[in-house]
Amino acid sequence: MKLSIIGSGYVGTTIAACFAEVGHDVVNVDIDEDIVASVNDGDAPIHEPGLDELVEKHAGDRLRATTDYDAILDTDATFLALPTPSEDDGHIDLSIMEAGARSVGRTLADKDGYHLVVTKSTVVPTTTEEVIAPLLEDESGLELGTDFDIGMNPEFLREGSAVSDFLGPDKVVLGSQTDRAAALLRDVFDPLVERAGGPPVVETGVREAEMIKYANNAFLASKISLANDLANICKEYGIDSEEVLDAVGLDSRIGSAFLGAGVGWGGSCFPKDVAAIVAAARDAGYEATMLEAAVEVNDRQPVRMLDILREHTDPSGARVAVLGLAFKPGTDDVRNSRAIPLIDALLDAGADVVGYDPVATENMREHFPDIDYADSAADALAGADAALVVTDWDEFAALDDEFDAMTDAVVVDGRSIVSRRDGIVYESLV
Ligand SMILES: NC(=O)c1ccc[n+]([C@@H]2O[C@H](COP(=O)([O-])OP(=O)(O)OC[C@H]3O[C@@H](n4cnc5c(N)ncnc54)[C@H](O)[C@@H]3O)[C@@H](O)[C@H]2O)c1
Ligand SMILES: O=c1ccn([C@@H]2O[C@H](COP(=O)(O)OP(=O)(O)O[C@H]3O[C@H](CO)[C@@H](O)[C@H](O)[C@H]3O)[C@@H](O)[C@H]2O)c(=O)[nH]1
Repeated sequence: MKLSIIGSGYVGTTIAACFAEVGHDVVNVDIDEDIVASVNDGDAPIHEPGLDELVEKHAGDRLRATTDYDAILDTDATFLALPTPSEDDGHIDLSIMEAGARSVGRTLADKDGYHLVVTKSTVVPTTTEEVIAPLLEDESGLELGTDFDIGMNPEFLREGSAVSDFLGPDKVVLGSQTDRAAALLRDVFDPLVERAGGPPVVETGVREAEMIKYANNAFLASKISLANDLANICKEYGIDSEEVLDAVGLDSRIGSAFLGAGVGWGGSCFPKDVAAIVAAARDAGYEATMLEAAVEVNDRQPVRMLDILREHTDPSGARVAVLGLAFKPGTDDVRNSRAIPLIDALLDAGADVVGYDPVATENMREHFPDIDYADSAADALAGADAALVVTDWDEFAALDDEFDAMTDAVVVDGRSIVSRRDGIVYESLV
Protein backbone atom coordinates (compact mmCIF):
# COMPACT_ATOMS: atom_id res chain seq x y z
CA MET A 1 0.00 0.00 0.00
CA LYS A 2 1.00 3.62 -0.38
CA LEU A 3 1.12 5.61 2.85
CA SER A 4 1.93 9.22 3.72
CA ILE A 5 3.06 10.24 7.21
CA ILE A 6 2.77 13.90 8.20
CA GLY A 7 5.55 14.76 10.65
CA SER A 8 8.93 13.06 10.70
CA GLY A 9 9.82 13.22 14.40
CA TYR A 10 10.11 10.37 16.92
CA VAL A 11 6.84 8.76 15.93
CA GLY A 12 6.61 9.80 12.27
CA THR A 13 10.09 8.66 11.27
CA THR A 14 9.83 5.43 13.24
CA ILE A 15 6.49 4.38 11.79
CA ALA A 16 7.49 5.46 8.26
CA ALA A 17 10.66 3.35 8.34
CA CYS A 18 8.85 0.42 9.95
CA PHE A 19 5.94 0.56 7.48
CA ALA A 20 8.55 0.49 4.69
CA GLU A 21 10.19 -2.48 6.40
CA VAL A 22 6.91 -4.46 6.30
CA GLY A 23 6.47 -3.72 2.59
CA HIS A 24 4.55 -0.46 2.19
CA ASP A 25 5.61 2.49 0.00
CA VAL A 26 5.95 5.41 2.38
CA VAL A 27 6.45 9.14 2.07
CA ASN A 28 7.21 11.35 5.08
CA VAL A 29 6.04 14.96 4.85
CA ASP A 30 7.73 17.44 7.20
CA ILE A 31 8.14 21.22 7.20
CA ASP A 32 11.76 20.92 8.33
CA GLU A 33 14.07 20.74 5.29
CA ASP A 34 16.99 19.35 7.31
CA ILE A 35 14.86 16.44 8.54
CA VAL A 36 13.64 15.74 5.01
CA ALA A 37 17.20 15.83 3.63
CA SER A 38 18.40 13.54 6.40
CA VAL A 39 15.75 10.88 5.66
CA ASN A 40 16.45 11.07 1.93
CA ASP A 41 20.18 10.68 2.63
CA GLY A 42 19.42 7.48 4.54
CA ASP A 43 20.11 8.97 8.00
CA ALA A 44 17.52 8.90 10.77
CA PRO A 45 16.87 12.46 12.00
CA ILE A 46 16.49 11.19 15.58
CA HIS A 47 18.50 8.77 17.68
CA GLU A 48 16.68 5.44 18.17
CA PRO A 49 18.27 1.99 18.23
CA GLY A 50 17.75 0.24 14.89
CA LEU A 51 16.24 3.26 13.14
CA ASP A 52 19.36 4.30 11.23
CA GLU A 53 19.59 0.82 9.72
CA LEU A 54 15.95 0.88 8.56
CA VAL A 55 16.15 4.40 7.13
CA GLU A 56 19.40 3.55 5.33
CA LYS A 57 17.89 0.31 4.00
CA HIS A 58 14.70 1.84 2.58
CA ALA A 59 15.54 5.48 1.74
CA GLY A 60 15.37 6.11 -1.99
CA ASP A 61 13.34 2.95 -2.43
CA ARG A 62 10.22 2.34 -0.32
CA LEU A 63 10.87 5.39 1.91
CA ARG A 64 11.23 9.01 0.92
CA ALA A 65 10.65 12.40 2.53
CA THR A 66 9.47 15.74 1.21
CA THR A 67 8.23 19.14 2.30
CA ASP A 68 5.57 19.01 -0.43
CA TYR A 69 2.10 18.00 0.79
CA ASP A 70 1.13 17.06 -2.79
CA ALA A 71 2.96 13.78 -2.12
CA ILE A 72 -0.10 12.55 -0.22
CA LEU A 73 -2.23 12.59 -3.40
CA ASP A 74 -0.55 9.44 -4.67
CA THR A 75 -1.15 7.55 -1.38
CA ASP A 76 -4.09 5.53 0.00
CA ALA A 77 -3.91 6.80 3.57
CA THR A 78 -2.31 9.67 5.50
CA PHE A 79 -1.19 9.41 9.14
CA LEU A 80 -0.93 12.61 11.19
CA ALA A 81 2.12 12.23 13.49
CA LEU A 82 2.36 15.84 14.64
CA PRO A 83 3.18 17.19 18.11
CA THR A 84 0.35 17.76 20.61
CA PRO A 85 2.03 19.79 23.37
CA SER A 86 0.49 21.22 26.56
CA GLU A 87 -0.79 24.71 27.12
CA ASP A 88 0.29 26.33 30.41
CA ASP A 89 -2.90 25.18 32.16
CA GLY A 90 -2.44 21.56 31.02
CA HIS A 91 -4.97 21.64 28.16
CA ILE A 92 -3.84 20.04 24.91
CA ASP A 93 -2.52 22.53 22.34
CA LEU A 94 -4.00 21.45 19.01
CA SER A 95 -2.61 24.29 16.90
CA ILE A 96 0.01 22.15 15.11
CA MET A 97 -2.53 19.38 14.45
CA GLU A 98 -4.98 21.96 13.09
CA ALA A 99 -2.35 23.43 10.77
CA GLY A 100 -1.46 19.93 9.53
CA ALA A 101 -5.13 19.00 9.00
CA ARG A 102 -5.70 22.23 7.03
CA SER A 103 -2.73 21.45 4.78
CA VAL A 104 -3.92 17.88 4.23
CA GLY A 105 -7.45 19.11 3.52
CA ARG A 106 -6.29 21.72 1.00
CA THR A 107 -4.24 19.07 -0.78
CA LEU A 108 -7.06 16.50 -0.83
CA ALA A 109 -9.19 18.96 -2.82
CA ASP A 110 -7.21 17.64 -5.82
CA LYS A 111 -7.56 13.95 -4.93
CA ASP A 112 -9.26 11.58 -7.37
CA GLY A 113 -10.83 8.77 -5.42
CA TYR A 114 -11.14 7.70 -1.80
CA HIS A 115 -8.65 8.66 0.94
CA LEU A 116 -8.25 7.81 4.62
CA VAL A 117 -6.82 10.29 7.15
CA VAL A 118 -5.66 8.70 10.41
CA THR A 119 -4.73 10.49 13.63
CA LYS A 120 -1.56 8.89 15.01
CA SER A 121 -0.84 11.71 17.47
CA THR A 122 -2.16 11.55 21.01
CA VAL A 123 -5.30 13.72 21.06
CA VAL A 124 -8.09 14.09 23.64
CA PRO A 125 -11.37 12.27 22.89
CA THR A 126 -13.51 13.75 20.10
CA THR A 127 -10.60 15.72 18.55
CA THR A 128 -10.47 13.64 15.36
CA GLU A 129 -14.25 13.77 14.83
CA GLU A 130 -14.92 17.32 16.00
CA VAL A 131 -11.73 19.23 15.11
CA ILE A 132 -9.77 17.32 12.45
CA ALA A 133 -12.67 16.04 10.30
CA PRO A 134 -14.42 19.45 9.95
CA LEU A 135 -11.10 21.09 8.96
CA LEU A 136 -10.53 18.38 6.34
CA GLU A 137 -14.05 18.84 4.96
CA ASP A 138 -13.86 22.65 4.93
CA GLU A 139 -10.46 22.82 3.26
CA SER A 140 -11.03 20.03 0.71
CA GLY A 141 -14.68 20.53 -0.16
CA LEU A 142 -14.97 16.73 0.14
CA GLU A 143 -17.62 14.87 2.12
CA LEU A 144 -16.69 12.80 5.17
CA GLY A 145 -17.92 9.22 4.91
CA THR A 146 -18.30 9.48 1.13
CA ASP A 147 -15.12 10.91 -0.39
CA PHE A 148 -12.88 10.26 2.58
CA ASP A 149 -12.87 8.73 6.05
CA ILE A 150 -11.09 9.44 9.30
CA GLY A 151 -9.40 6.96 11.61
CA MET A 152 -7.49 6.95 14.89
CA ASN A 153 -4.51 4.68 15.55
CA PRO A 154 -2.84 5.50 18.89
CA GLU A 155 0.87 4.82 19.30
CA PHE A 156 2.35 3.09 22.35
CA LEU A 157 6.07 3.04 21.45
CA ARG A 158 8.61 4.17 24.06
CA GLU A 159 11.63 6.35 23.38
CA GLY A 160 14.78 4.28 23.39
CA SER A 161 12.97 1.20 22.03
CA ALA A 162 10.73 2.82 19.42
CA VAL A 163 11.53 0.47 16.53
CA SER A 164 11.20 -2.77 18.46
CA ASP A 165 8.05 -1.51 20.23
CA PHE A 166 6.40 -0.58 16.91
CA LEU A 167 7.38 -3.79 15.14
CA GLY A 168 6.49 -5.96 18.16
CA PRO A 169 3.49 -4.28 19.80
CA ASP A 170 1.47 -5.68 22.72
CA LYS A 171 -1.64 -4.60 20.81
CA VAL A 172 -2.75 -2.64 17.78
CA VAL A 173 -5.71 -0.27 18.20
CA LEU A 174 -7.64 0.70 15.08
CA GLY A 175 -10.38 3.30 15.48
CA SER A 176 -12.76 4.03 12.62
CA GLN A 177 -16.30 5.14 11.79
CA THR A 178 -17.00 3.10 8.63
CA ASP A 179 -16.44 -0.46 7.37
CA ARG A 180 -14.38 0.91 4.50
CA ALA A 181 -11.98 2.73 6.84
CA ALA A 182 -11.77 -0.31 9.13
CA ALA A 183 -10.89 -2.56 6.19
CA LEU A 184 -8.20 -0.19 4.93
CA LEU A 185 -6.63 0.15 8.38
CA ARG A 186 -6.62 -3.65 8.66
CA ASP A 187 -4.82 -3.86 5.30
CA VAL A 188 -2.20 -1.37 6.51
CA PHE A 189 -1.49 -3.32 9.69
CA ASP A 190 -1.90 -6.92 8.45
CA PRO A 191 1.76 -7.39 7.40
CA LEU A 192 3.02 -5.91 10.66
CA VAL A 193 0.61 -7.97 12.78
CA GLU A 194 1.61 -11.13 10.94
CA ARG A 195 5.32 -10.40 11.36
CA ALA A 196 4.79 -9.65 15.08
CA GLY A 197 3.22 -13.06 15.64
CA GLY A 198 -0.40 -11.94 15.86
CA PRO A 199 -0.76 -9.48 18.75
CA PRO A 200 -4.38 -8.56 19.60
CA VAL A 201 -5.95 -6.09 17.16
CA VAL A 202 -8.59 -3.95 18.86
CA GLU A 203 -11.07 -2.60 16.33
CA THR A 204 -13.04 0.20 17.88
CA GLY A 205 -14.53 3.67 17.40
CA VAL A 206 -12.49 6.81 16.83
CA ARG A 207 -13.07 8.46 20.24
CA GLU A 208 -12.59 5.10 21.98
CA ALA A 209 -9.18 4.77 20.29
CA GLU A 210 -8.29 8.30 21.43
CA MET A 211 -9.30 7.45 25.00
CA ILE A 212 -7.43 4.11 25.02
CA LYS A 213 -4.17 6.02 24.54
CA TYR A 214 -4.84 8.33 27.50
CA ALA A 215 -6.09 5.47 29.66
CA ASN A 216 -2.88 3.56 28.87
CA ASN A 217 -0.55 6.40 29.80
CA ALA A 218 -2.67 7.50 32.78
CA PHE A 219 -2.64 3.93 34.10
CA LEU A 220 1.14 3.54 33.75
CA ALA A 221 1.89 6.95 35.30
CA SER A 222 -0.53 6.27 38.15
CA LYS A 223 0.99 2.83 38.72
CA ILE A 224 4.40 4.47 39.24
CA SER A 225 2.88 7.11 41.54
CA LEU A 226 1.12 4.43 43.57
CA ALA A 227 4.43 2.55 43.84
CA ASN A 228 6.03 5.80 45.03
CA ASP A 229 3.26 6.40 47.58
CA LEU A 230 3.69 2.87 48.96
CA ALA A 231 7.49 3.15 48.92
CA ASN A 232 7.28 6.43 50.85
CA ILE A 233 5.21 4.66 53.52
CA CYS A 234 7.81 1.86 53.60
CA LYS A 235 10.56 4.41 54.17
CA GLU A 236 8.74 5.87 57.19
CA TYR A 237 8.71 2.38 58.73
CA GLY A 238 12.26 1.52 57.70
CA ILE A 239 10.90 -1.22 55.43
CA ASP A 240 12.73 -2.17 52.22
CA SER A 241 10.25 -0.96 49.57
CA GLU A 242 11.96 -2.90 46.80
CA GLU A 243 11.30 -6.19 48.59
CA VAL A 244 7.68 -5.16 49.13
CA LEU A 245 7.04 -4.02 45.56
CA ASP A 246 8.86 -7.03 44.07
CA ALA A 247 6.54 -9.28 46.05
CA VAL A 248 3.46 -7.25 45.12
CA GLY A 249 4.42 -7.43 41.44
CA LEU A 250 4.35 -11.24 41.59
CA ASP A 251 0.57 -11.08 41.74
CA SER A 252 -0.42 -11.66 38.13
CA ARG A 253 -3.29 -9.19 38.54
CA ILE A 254 -0.71 -6.45 39.32
CA GLY A 255 2.48 -7.36 37.40
CA SER A 256 6.00 -6.13 38.07
CA ALA A 257 6.34 -3.57 35.25
CA PHE A 258 6.22 0.14 36.13
CA LEU A 259 6.53 -0.48 39.87
CA GLY A 260 9.98 1.17 39.89
CA ALA A 261 9.74 3.63 42.80
CA GLY A 262 11.98 6.69 42.95
CA VAL A 263 12.11 10.28 41.84
CA GLY A 264 9.11 9.82 39.53
CA TRP A 265 8.04 10.01 35.91
CA GLY A 266 9.05 12.54 33.28
CA GLY A 267 9.46 12.57 29.52
CA SER A 268 7.61 13.97 26.54
CA CYS A 269 4.41 11.98 27.13
CA PHE A 270 3.28 11.08 30.68
CA PRO A 271 3.31 14.64 32.12
CA LYS A 272 1.58 16.29 29.15
CA ASP A 273 -0.88 13.45 28.54
CA VAL A 274 -2.00 13.12 32.16
CA ALA A 275 -2.38 16.92 32.34
CA ALA A 276 -4.37 16.96 29.08
CA ILE A 277 -6.86 14.26 30.09
CA VAL A 278 -7.33 15.84 33.54
CA ALA A 279 -8.05 19.22 31.88
CA ALA A 280 -10.35 17.66 29.26
CA ALA A 281 -12.23 15.72 31.95
CA ARG A 282 -12.70 18.92 33.96
CA ASP A 283 -14.10 20.67 30.86
CA ALA A 284 -16.48 17.74 30.46
CA GLY A 285 -17.62 18.19 34.08
CA TYR A 286 -15.58 15.45 35.77
CA GLU A 287 -12.82 15.90 38.34
CA ALA A 288 -10.24 13.13 37.74
CA THR A 289 -9.21 12.83 41.41
CA MET A 290 -7.01 9.74 41.05
CA LEU A 291 -5.01 11.27 38.21
CA GLU A 292 -4.64 14.58 40.04
CA ALA A 293 -3.24 12.64 43.00
CA ALA A 294 -0.84 10.76 40.69
CA VAL A 295 0.52 14.13 39.52
CA GLU A 296 0.76 15.43 43.09
CA VAL A 297 2.74 12.40 44.24
CA ASN A 298 5.01 12.78 41.22
CA ASP A 299 5.59 16.48 41.91
CA ARG A 300 6.42 15.68 45.54
CA GLN A 301 9.17 13.11 44.88
CA PRO A 302 11.91 15.64 43.92
CA VAL A 303 10.93 17.75 46.96
CA ARG A 304 11.31 14.68 49.20
CA MET A 305 14.73 14.06 47.66
CA LEU A 306 15.87 17.54 48.68
CA ASP A 307 14.37 17.09 52.16
CA ILE A 308 16.41 13.91 52.59
CA LEU A 309 19.54 15.72 51.39
CA ARG A 310 18.89 18.50 53.93
CA GLU A 311 18.85 15.94 56.77
CA HIS A 312 22.58 15.42 56.05
CA THR A 313 23.86 18.55 54.29
CA ASP A 314 22.80 22.18 54.03
CA PRO A 315 22.59 22.70 50.25
CA SER A 316 23.37 26.41 50.61
CA GLY A 317 26.93 26.83 49.33
CA ALA A 318 27.36 23.05 48.96
CA ARG A 319 28.62 21.52 45.73
CA VAL A 320 25.97 19.02 44.67
CA ALA A 321 26.49 16.53 41.84
CA VAL A 322 23.36 15.64 39.87
CA LEU A 323 23.96 12.26 38.24
CA GLY A 324 21.60 11.78 35.30
CA LEU A 325 19.92 14.54 33.31
CA ALA A 326 17.89 12.53 30.74
CA PHE A 327 14.28 11.67 31.67
CA LYS A 328 15.20 7.99 31.53
CA PRO A 329 18.25 5.95 30.51
CA GLY A 330 18.91 5.23 26.83
CA THR A 331 17.93 8.67 25.57
CA ASP A 332 19.32 12.21 25.39
CA ASP A 333 15.78 13.60 25.84
CA VAL A 334 15.48 15.90 28.88
CA ARG A 335 11.85 16.95 28.37
CA ASN A 336 10.20 17.01 31.81
CA SER A 337 13.20 15.19 33.28
CA ARG A 338 13.00 14.99 37.08
CA ALA A 339 16.45 16.59 37.04
CA ILE A 340 14.82 19.91 36.06
CA PRO A 341 12.74 20.53 39.24
CA LEU A 342 15.65 19.17 41.29
CA ILE A 343 18.23 21.53 39.80
CA ASP A 344 15.76 24.44 40.11
CA ALA A 345 15.26 23.67 43.80
CA LEU A 346 19.02 23.23 44.40
CA LEU A 347 19.75 26.60 42.77
CA ASP A 348 16.98 28.24 44.84
CA ALA A 349 18.62 26.79 47.94
CA GLY A 350 21.99 28.34 46.95
CA ALA A 351 23.75 25.12 45.94
CA ASP A 352 26.63 24.98 43.48
CA VAL A 353 25.37 22.38 40.99
CA VAL A 354 27.43 20.14 38.73
CA GLY A 355 25.50 17.92 36.32
CA TYR A 356 26.57 14.80 34.50
CA ASP A 357 24.84 12.58 31.96
CA PRO A 358 26.40 10.19 29.43
CA VAL A 359 24.44 11.74 26.51
CA ALA A 360 21.99 14.46 27.63
CA THR A 361 24.36 17.25 28.74
CA GLU A 362 23.94 19.42 25.66
CA ASN A 363 20.16 19.28 25.85
CA MET A 364 20.18 20.18 29.55
CA ARG A 365 22.56 23.06 28.88
CA GLU A 366 19.67 24.76 27.06
CA HIS A 367 17.65 24.72 30.31
CA PHE A 368 20.52 25.51 32.68
CA PRO A 369 23.35 27.25 30.77
CA ASP A 370 25.01 28.47 33.97
CA ILE A 371 25.55 25.33 36.03
CA ASP A 372 28.73 23.24 35.72
CA TYR A 373 28.74 20.10 33.60
CA ALA A 374 31.24 17.29 34.13
CA ASP A 375 32.61 14.92 31.48
CA SER A 376 32.24 11.87 33.69
CA ALA A 377 30.50 10.76 36.86
CA ALA A 378 33.93 10.63 38.52
CA ASP A 379 34.59 14.28 37.63
CA ALA A 380 31.16 15.29 38.91
CA LEU A 381 31.73 13.51 42.22
CA ALA A 382 35.28 14.82 42.76
CA GLY A 383 35.08 17.49 45.47
CA ALA A 384 31.28 17.33 45.70
CA ASP A 385 29.61 17.56 49.11
CA ALA A 386 26.63 15.53 48.00
CA ALA A 387 25.31 13.57 45.01
CA LEU A 388 21.76 13.03 43.79
CA VAL A 389 21.15 10.06 41.46
CA VAL A 390 18.29 11.01 39.12
CA THR A 391 18.48 8.72 36.06
CA ASP A 392 19.00 4.95 36.25
CA TRP A 393 21.92 4.71 33.82
CA ASP A 394 23.80 1.41 34.28
CA GLU A 395 27.11 3.24 34.76
CA PHE A 396 25.84 4.82 38.00
CA ALA A 397 25.10 1.38 39.42
CA ALA A 398 28.77 0.49 38.83
CA LEU A 399 30.18 3.53 40.70
CA ASP A 400 32.49 2.59 43.57
CA ASP A 401 35.91 4.24 44.24
CA GLU A 402 34.60 7.39 42.56
CA PHE A 403 32.68 8.19 45.78
CA ASP A 404 35.98 8.40 47.70
CA ALA A 405 36.83 11.64 45.87
CA MET A 406 33.78 13.39 47.36
CA THR A 407 34.36 15.91 50.14
CA ASP A 408 31.44 14.63 52.18
CA ALA A 409 30.10 11.49 50.63
CA VAL A 410 26.34 12.03 51.02
CA VAL A 411 24.46 10.17 48.28
CA VAL A 412 20.69 10.37 47.83
CA ASP A 413 19.69 7.77 45.30
CA GLY A 414 16.49 8.60 43.41
CA ARG A 415 16.52 5.34 41.43
CA SER A 416 17.80 2.88 44.07
CA ILE A 417 20.65 1.68 41.89
CA VAL A 418 23.86 2.54 43.76
CA SER A 419 25.22 -0.65 45.28
CA ARG A 420 28.11 0.70 47.36
CA ARG A 421 27.20 1.61 50.93
CA ASP A 422 30.52 1.48 52.87
CA GLY A 423 32.22 4.80 53.51
CA ILE A 424 29.36 6.94 52.21
CA VAL A 425 26.23 8.31 53.80
CA TYR A 426 23.72 6.56 51.57
CA GLU A 427 20.00 7.25 51.44
CA SER A 428 17.64 5.78 48.94
CA LEU A 429 14.78 8.17 48.19
CA VAL A 430 12.23 5.43 48.86
N1 LIG B 1 7.66 10.48 21.30
C1 LIG B 1 7.04 9.40 21.73
O1 LIG B 1 7.64 8.53 22.35
C2 LIG B 1 5.56 9.21 21.45
C3 LIG B 1 4.98 7.94 21.62
C4 LIG B 1 3.62 7.78 21.35
C5 LIG B 1 2.85 8.85 20.92
N2 LIG B 1 3.44 10.08 20.77
C6 LIG B 1 2.61 11.18 20.25
O2 LIG B 1 2.90 11.31 18.85
C7 LIG B 1 2.78 12.70 18.45
C8 LIG B 1 4.06 13.16 17.77
O3 LIG B 1 5.09 13.15 18.73
P1 LIG B 1 6.64 13.12 18.34
O4 LIG B 1 7.37 12.83 19.61
O5 LIG B 1 6.85 12.26 17.15
O6 LIG B 1 6.85 14.65 17.90
P2 LIG B 1 8.20 15.32 17.33
O7 LIG B 1 8.23 16.69 17.88
O8 LIG B 1 9.36 14.40 17.56
O9 LIG B 1 7.97 15.37 15.73
C9 LIG B 1 7.01 16.15 15.09
C10 LIG B 1 7.45 16.49 13.69
O10 LIG B 1 6.41 17.23 13.04
C11 LIG B 1 6.99 18.23 12.20
N3 LIG B 1 5.97 19.24 11.90
C12 LIG B 1 5.51 20.26 12.69
N4 LIG B 1 4.52 20.93 12.07
C13 LIG B 1 4.36 20.32 10.85
C14 LIG B 1 3.46 20.54 9.76
N5 LIG B 1 2.54 21.51 9.78
N6 LIG B 1 3.56 19.73 8.68
C15 LIG B 1 4.48 18.73 8.64
N7 LIG B 1 5.34 18.48 9.64
C16 LIG B 1 5.27 19.26 10.74
C17 LIG B 1 8.17 18.71 13.01
O11 LIG B 1 9.12 19.35 12.15
C18 LIG B 1 8.70 17.40 13.62
O12 LIG B 1 9.69 16.80 12.81
C19 LIG B 1 2.41 13.46 19.72
O13 LIG B 1 1.00 13.56 19.80
C20 LIG B 1 2.90 12.54 20.83
O14 LIG B 1 2.17 12.72 22.04
C21 LIG B 1 4.77 10.28 20.98
O1 LIG C 1 8.90 1.69 36.89
C1 LIG C 1 9.10 2.79 36.36
C2 LIG C 1 9.04 2.98 34.94
C3 LIG C 1 9.25 4.25 34.42
N1 LIG C 1 9.51 5.30 35.24
C4 LIG C 1 9.68 6.65 34.67
O2 LIG C 1 8.57 6.92 33.83
C5 LIG C 1 8.96 7.80 32.78
C6 LIG C 1 8.47 7.29 31.42
O3 LIG C 1 9.16 6.12 31.07
P1 LIG C 1 8.78 5.21 29.79
O4 LIG C 1 7.35 4.88 29.85
O5 LIG C 1 9.75 4.11 29.71
O6 LIG C 1 9.12 6.22 28.60
P2 LIG C 1 8.33 6.98 27.44
O7 LIG C 1 9.21 6.90 26.25
O8 LIG C 1 7.91 8.30 27.97
O9 LIG C 1 7.02 6.08 27.09
C7 LIG C 1 5.73 6.34 27.61
O10 LIG C 1 5.07 7.37 26.86
C8 LIG C 1 4.93 7.08 25.44
C9 LIG C 1 4.32 8.31 24.78
O11 LIG C 1 2.93 8.38 24.96
C10 LIG C 1 4.05 5.85 25.29
O12 LIG C 1 3.86 5.57 23.91
C11 LIG C 1 4.71 4.67 26.01
O13 LIG C 1 3.86 3.53 25.93
C12 LIG C 1 4.91 5.05 27.49
O14 LIG C 1 5.59 4.00 28.17
C13 LIG C 1 10.48 7.95 32.88
O15 LIG C 1 10.79 9.17 33.52
C14 LIG C 1 10.91 6.78 33.75
O16 LIG C 1 12.07 7.05 34.52
C15 LIG C 1 9.57 5.12 36.64
O17 LIG C 1 9.79 6.09 37.39
N2 LIG C 1 9.37 3.87 37.15
